[in-house]
Amino acid sequence: MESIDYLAEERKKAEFNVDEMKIVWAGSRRAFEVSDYISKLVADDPDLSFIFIECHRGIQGFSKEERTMLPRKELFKNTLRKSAYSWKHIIDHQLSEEEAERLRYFVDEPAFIDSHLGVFIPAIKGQGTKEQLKKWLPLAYKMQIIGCYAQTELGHGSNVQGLETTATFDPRTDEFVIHSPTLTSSKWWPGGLGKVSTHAIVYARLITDGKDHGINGFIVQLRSLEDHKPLPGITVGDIGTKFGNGAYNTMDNGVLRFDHVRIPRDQMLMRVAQVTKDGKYVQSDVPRQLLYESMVYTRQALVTYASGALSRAVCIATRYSAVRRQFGSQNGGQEIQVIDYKTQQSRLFPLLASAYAFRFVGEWLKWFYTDVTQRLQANDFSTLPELHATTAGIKSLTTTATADGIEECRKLCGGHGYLCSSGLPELYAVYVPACTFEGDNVVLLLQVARFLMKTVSQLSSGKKPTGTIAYMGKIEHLMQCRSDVEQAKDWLKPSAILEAFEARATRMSVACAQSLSKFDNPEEGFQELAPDLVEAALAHCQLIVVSKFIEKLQQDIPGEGIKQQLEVLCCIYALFLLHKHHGDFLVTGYITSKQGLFANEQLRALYTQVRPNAVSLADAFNHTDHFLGSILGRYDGNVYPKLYEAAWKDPLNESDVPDGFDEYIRPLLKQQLQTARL
Ligand SMILES: CCCCC/C=C/C(=O)SCCNC(=O)CCNC(=O)[C@H](O)C(C)(C)COP(=O)(O)OP(=O)(O)OC[C@H]1O[C@@H](n2cnc3c(N)ncnc32)[C@H](O)[C@@H]1OP(=O)(O)O
Ligand SMILES: Cc1cc2nc3c(=O)[nH]c(=O)nc-3n(C[C@H](O)[C@H](O)[C@H](O)COP(=O)(O)OP(=O)(O)OC[C@H]3O[C@@H](n4cnc5c(N)ncnc54)[C@H](O)[C@@H]3O)c2cc1C
Repeated sequence: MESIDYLAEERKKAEFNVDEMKIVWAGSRRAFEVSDYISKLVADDPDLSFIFIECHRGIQGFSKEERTMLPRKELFKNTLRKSAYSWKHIIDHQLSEEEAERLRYFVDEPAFIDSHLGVFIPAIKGQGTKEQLKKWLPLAYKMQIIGCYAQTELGHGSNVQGLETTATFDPRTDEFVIHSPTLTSSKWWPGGLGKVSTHAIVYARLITDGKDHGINGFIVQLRSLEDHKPLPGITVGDIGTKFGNGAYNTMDNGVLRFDHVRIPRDQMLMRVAQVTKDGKYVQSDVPRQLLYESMVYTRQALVTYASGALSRAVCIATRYSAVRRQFGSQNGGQEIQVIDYKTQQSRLFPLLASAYAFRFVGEWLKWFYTDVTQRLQANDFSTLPELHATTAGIKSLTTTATADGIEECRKLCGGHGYLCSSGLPELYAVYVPACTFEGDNVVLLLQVARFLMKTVSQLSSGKKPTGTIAYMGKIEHLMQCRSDVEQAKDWLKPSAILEAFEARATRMSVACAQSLSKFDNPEEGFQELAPDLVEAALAHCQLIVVSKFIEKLQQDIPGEGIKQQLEVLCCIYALFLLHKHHGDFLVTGYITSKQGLFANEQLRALYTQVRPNAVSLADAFNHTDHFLGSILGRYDGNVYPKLYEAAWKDPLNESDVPDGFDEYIRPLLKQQLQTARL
């Protein structure tokens, strides 16, 4: 009972309107209402919130917290059930696209339906011609076909140009022959491929008349629409159990091989290039990079998902840190809440601030993506390189920080964070592949670095940088300016923060460009300097996140105390980065050690300011207990009785004497008894 009081007391301390903050977090009142309604709908419907398993006792229901105890085969079947049930709900209730996306999100189990709606359909949209969209999208939208995105192979993932699968045009039959020439050309990883998809977008080398035209996408049917058996020439299956219990194992990531499988010519996605009936290869007037467009789409979406995942971990760790007490009891009084330890604050509050920062940069990135795609429709491709660099970089930054942040939250919860019932181990296991899929995070930062080096090299030719790289236009100033911070509170000025991040990013990029210029072979130089280039790319991406947070604060944000809280969080985010990367700011000569110490002093003061609001700032994420799936993060803070209760549900506790006792323990004990008698 006591723990319930702890959180109630915490909530009384809030200096802002939590309901208004929920709207800021969701992005709009409408987005909040949709999320709020759908999350409760999922939590309250046992068919969506529970896992039902057939066992010797009949059908048994398991809560989300118990998911990690269940065998994969049963979990997978249950995911199929949930997906079918969700789809029926979407159709029966005529849910909008936004509501349908929210429904899948709150069901919170990776499933084939995510690949179908999140990657397969966008790939057709991005790379298909009008006729192809007309033919395939209605089938996909009605789920009359189920698709996946089959790009990665056993031998190549990052190096897309190195893929080996071939699509050879046969003009005699007007068909492509899809073939896997080697073991390493087996498609490997696509989600939804292993057991469910009927179709795939397959990336293969396009060959006409003996000439290799590089990679292109093809729509290939894999399984019979009658009995779901693989079609002739196709070998397909699941690649095996993945990291963690439960977690990503509800997804059937698959392996796929082709043995001279024939598909009609019009199943080549032909927006970027076409092959005519007589086998002529024709390149459209759109850039070839549009072949990669669906990756750009998914990368931008992953940024908002990062803020969602981080906010869950932070919500659990914040609530639990307010409930948990250790040391400091005076005269038999209560011990100290661990959230009051400065070390706990200095680890937790930057993550709280990061969740908000990633939310806002995700919002902006969605806008930027939409803006660029509209320009692409009008054949304006000028902003595509910036979109590619930005989505790649921000995806990399936010997913790495989120994966690390979830693990930090686990540690912030001490021993209990290691229990599956805390929700954190599974959240980590399910989240961490985001650092790899849709582009390995280091590979993506190297793409950002290429964009930066190109920008720097073009500065001397008078090309004016725009958008996220516009700051480089002030290169002369940024290369020689010095921070004018004279006391800790000067670091609260957005202009002081912004100039620090701009100067650091510019100087790191310029230093890399100067080092690169010393190499006769630029590619060799790029490989040699890759670690420095990755750091320069990260500095650029951090600047974007900081500047988008500052821009958000320049908007009209109504609601009691909202802006003040966001200002505190923005400064925490920026000054925490400044503290963490202190070396960069010092080495590039923008700040002195003393100014670095001022930043740290200010950071400590900001932690004190955010402390009374911490639980309410976590409440503003509006996560239901079902979605959190965590005993430590329960809204009511009733942690200990529920942890105690949950322990008894573990399969090991089904009997007092464990299976195996007679074979392995009794003989040991007997042996000891005999020894004792001797
Ligand atoms: C719901 C969520 C479920 C998630 C499920 C997961 C799905 C997946 O994981 S799908 C598979 C994802 N795979 C990847 O992300 C692979 C990563 N690799 C790549 O993206 C590329 O191979 C590369 C970018 C790392 C390299 O491309 P490549 O063509 O070999 O090389 P260059 O570096 O020479 O680039 C040429 C040129 O193209 C520009 N560019 C590269 N990518 C894009 C893009 N997506 N959009 C626009 N432009 C792009 C690049 O900047 C170069 O430009 P220039 O310097 O101007 O020539
Ligand atoms: C859960 C999950 C789901 C996935 N879903 C799909 C899907 O639906 N469809 C699909 O097609 N694929 C999918 N993938 C595959 C995924 O996109 C690739 O695994 C990813 O792109 C990384 O490629 P890789 O595995 O080849 O890594 P590698 O490139 O082999 O990376 C291995 C290491 O090498 C480093 N490295 C590689 N190249 C360079 C370089 N140029 N410079 C410096 N370092 C380098 C990397 O940083 C990394 O440390 C999925 C993967 C996972 C884990």
